Amino acid sequence: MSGIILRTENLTKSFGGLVAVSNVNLKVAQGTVHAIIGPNGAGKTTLFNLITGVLKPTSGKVYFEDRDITGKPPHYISSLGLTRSFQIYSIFPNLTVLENIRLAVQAKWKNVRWDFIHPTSHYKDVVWEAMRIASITGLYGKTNILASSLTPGDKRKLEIAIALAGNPKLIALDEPTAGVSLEEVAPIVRLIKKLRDEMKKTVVVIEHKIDVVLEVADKVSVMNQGSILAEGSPKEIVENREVQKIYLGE
Ligand SMILES: Nc1ncnc2c1ncn2[C@@H]1O[C@H](COP(=O)(O)OP(=O)(O)OP(=O)(O)O)[C@@H](O)[C@H]1O
Repeated sequence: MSGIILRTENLTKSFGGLVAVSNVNLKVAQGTVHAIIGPNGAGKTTLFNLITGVLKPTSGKVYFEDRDITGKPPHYISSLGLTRSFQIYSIFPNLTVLENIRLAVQAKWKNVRWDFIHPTSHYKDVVWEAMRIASITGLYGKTNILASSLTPGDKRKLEIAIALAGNPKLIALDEPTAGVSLEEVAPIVRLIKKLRDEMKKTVVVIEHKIDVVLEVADKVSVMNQGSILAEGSPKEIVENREVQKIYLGE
């Protein structure tokens, strides 16, 4: 049994009178893919925002590797090894795939100074690392393509590549297959498995496509109206009557 890398304790976020996340106690085991599912407005994105420091909770705690990260800013949380892929917004459309990944690597390598005295060797290391990440994410043959020209599936891979730049321990993916054509879903599923199986990352993923969840997740937490309604293996979740009710009605 793996250790717990991320956990929340009675995590709550209210927006005025609306409780978007209510007393959530989430436990994510190291080296697993943990899916968060639930109907629209269930609180999944708000939960992600609380975990990654984009929002401060109204009450409750977030622990990453037993360190209290509650209310800490995103750059600090990211520096500890918990990174989120920001949909599309993290991509510069008018730069190539390689330039996008290179900028992400450069931003993470704090010791790299971009001066005019030592540019060449540092530049080579950063480019080398960017090529390595492009290769891992299946973008090796597309490094010179402008990000704006990528297919939706490859854009998602580029988001994951950018998130990988700092060599995080845990990657939070918000709907990595959203807007992706059917043929492009399988390569993304393979990439998520590769992150876990080969790169030993922990992945927390918000995902609407239940077949993707069944294929990739070790554990599933189902949210409804701000709370966790059920947790278990994908098989347990699809067989759960309560879960069936919120998805299919009575
Ligand atoms: N900044 C905000 N201000 C006010 N209400 C908000 C804010 N962000 C989210 N909400 C509300 O909180 C609730 C949970 O929203 P959230 O986006 O977390 O749900 P979700 O499960 O991610 O939904 P979806 O699957 O549609 O993305 C919703 O009722 C939403 O309208």
